[in-house]
Parts: sequence; structure tokens; C-alpha cells
Amino acid sequence: MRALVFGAGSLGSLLGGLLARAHDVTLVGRDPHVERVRAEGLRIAGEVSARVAPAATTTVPAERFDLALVAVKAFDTPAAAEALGGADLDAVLSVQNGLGNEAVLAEALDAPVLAGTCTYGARLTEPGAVECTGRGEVALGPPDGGESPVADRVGPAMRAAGVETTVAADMPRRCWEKLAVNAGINAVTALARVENGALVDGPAGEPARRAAREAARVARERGIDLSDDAAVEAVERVAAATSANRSSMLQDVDAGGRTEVDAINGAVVDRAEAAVPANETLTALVRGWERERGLREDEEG
Ligand SMILES: NC(=O)C1=CN([C@@H]2O[C@H](COP(=O)(O)OP(=O)(O)OC[C@H]3O[C@@H](n4cnc5c(N)ncnc54)[C@H](OP(=O)(O)O)[C@@H]3O)[C@@H](O)[C@H]2O)C=CC1
Ligand SMILES: CC(C)(CO)C(=O)C(=O)O
Repeated sequence: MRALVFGAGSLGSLLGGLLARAHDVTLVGRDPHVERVRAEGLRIAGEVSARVAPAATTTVPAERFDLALVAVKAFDTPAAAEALGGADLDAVLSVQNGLGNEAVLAEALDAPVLAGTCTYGARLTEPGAVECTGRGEVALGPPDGGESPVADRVGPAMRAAGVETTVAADMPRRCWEKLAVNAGINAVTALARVENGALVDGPAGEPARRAAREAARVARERGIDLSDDAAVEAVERVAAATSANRSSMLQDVDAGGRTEVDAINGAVVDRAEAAVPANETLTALVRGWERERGLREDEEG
């Protein structure tokens, strides 16, 4: 397989690096990471160790690829879609968090777009080096559910490179369950400045559970079978399993950077048929912080 990874940051470098063990991979990212990968290759450490030598570039080559794996933050998806228009792609897979990424990609690109959820953990430690902070899995399939020959081709190719991969016919439910987890954990931990484990039995746990229940209700309004109990259980399970983690949104806030709140809590608000007060409040607070920091122009904050 010829794979292009758009967004060679933490997750893109990990998945791209793992894929490079079996496939012809090109990473698209930023310097100095790209320069270092070109000069010295990519080191993977942590729960998986490998040394690989994928191609690396800062712009999308006008070439044919069997797969473009998209791993930019959700607010960069429109730019990714535009840049990927310069390549000839057989398939596109988003492994991003949040809702709406596949629709943005599908609108701009001719190739079939697959939805993905990813429970691997990754952290770029220095240019040319990525740490696997948690071995997980990628689940992928058509965004509206069901089966597709494209998913049946991409899944085994990823498994051949040792990436734990499930080809799933129920991606809408999986994406909404992941959304409920992120809606519950990310903004609450970012605003309270606590590690994920503080949600298990601390006072910040209740707003997290409320946000997850609201996400489950909105999922059901859209015909997706996700109960309140399943969403809350998923938040508690993930918060306990990642108790020492600083969520990605807390890390964004720590780094003074824009968050994915629009694609997470904001996506619940946008799709709700009735009030979702926990998600409305979390969205407004995080957007308020982003606006104060000059991180959003403010379309809708
Ligand atoms: N990290 C993780 O463990 C996990 C992450 N995810 C999800 O995966 C997605 C990516 O997360 P993560 O890897 O942590 O994010 P990162 O910010 O580490 O990686 C994204 C990378 O893409 C680069 N990028 C953005 N736009 C362009 C462009 N036009 N050209 C070249 N490079 C570009 C960014 O550079 P710059 O910052 O300079 O713009 C950055 O290096 C998110 O949706 C996240 O929620 C899901 C599961 C686990
Ligand atoms: C699962 C969780 C909450 C782990 O921290 C995550 O996906 C994130 O931080 O974005």
C-alpha cells in the first residue's frame, strides 16, 4: 500500500511510523520534524519500539496513493481537505476525534472517506521521535455504517503492519460513544486543570457524566443506539484507565493552543434537538478562553 499521512504530529507520526513497517509511507507535516525524519528516520519508543524511514514532506505530492490517513486537529480539517485535493487518492481515513471531519473531507474530495476511531495514545517527544503512550486499536468503516470494499481493503493492510485494526459496520455508534467520552472528559479536565482520574470519584465527575449523557441523548435522537448508562460507563472506564493522563484538551490549554471543543462539545450542541446545558456551558467556557487568547476570530463563540 502507498499511504499518505496528512498531519504528522503525535498520532500521525505514530500510525504512519507503524504503517511504514510494511508499506510505502509519506508523512506530511511541519519542519523541523519533517527535516529530521528525512535525515535520520523516525524513532518510535514507549509501548512500541521501531525505527523506520518513511518519506517526509511539508506539502502533499501530486501523486497517487492507496490511502490518505488524516491526523490533523479537527479545526485544520478544511485545510487538510484542500491540500489533499492535489493528490490522486483511492481512499481517505480520518482517525481524528470529534464529529464532522469525514463530511468535510467527503465534500472536498472524490475518494471514498472512511470514519475511524483510534485508542492508541501518541506524543511527539522531539523532532524525529514519537512515543506510543498507549497501545489501542483503530476501528474503521463507512461513516454511515455498513460494509464497504474500501474498508475491507484498508483494514487488513493496516493489520499487516501490526496496527491493531477492526473493520466495523457500526461506525456511527462507535463515533458517538467516543464523542461522549471526549465530551465528558476533555473540556471538564481542561477547565478544572485536572488529570482524567480526578473524574472517577471527584466533584468534577458529575459535569463530565452530564455532558456524556447529553451526547448519548443526541445520538439517540439521530437513531443511534447509545444509552445514557453506556455513555457514562464509557467515561468512567476511560477516565479510570487513563487516570494519569492529561487530556488532549488540557494539553492544548497548557500549551496555549486552540482546542477541538467545536468538534466535540460544540458538535453535541449543534446537533441537539433540545437544550444540552452541560455541553452548552462547556463549549462557551472553552470558546471564551480561546477568544481571550486570540485563538479564534470568532465566528460563533
Ligand atoms: N495524540 C493522541 O494520542 C490521539 C489523538 N487523536 C486525535 O488525532 C488528531 C490529531 O491529534 P494529535 O496527533 O495529538 O495532534 P498534533 O497537533 O500533534 O498533530 C497534528 C499535526 O498536523 C500538523 N498540521 C496541521 N495542518 C497542517 C498542514 N496544512 N500541513 C502540514 N502539517 C499540518 C500540525 O502542525 P501545526 O501544529 O504546526 O499546525 C501538527 O504537527 C486529533 O483529532 C486528536 O484528537 C485521537 C486519538 C489519540
Ligand atoms: C480518551 C482521552 C480522553 C484520553 O485522555 C482522549 O481521547 C483525549 O484526551 O483526547
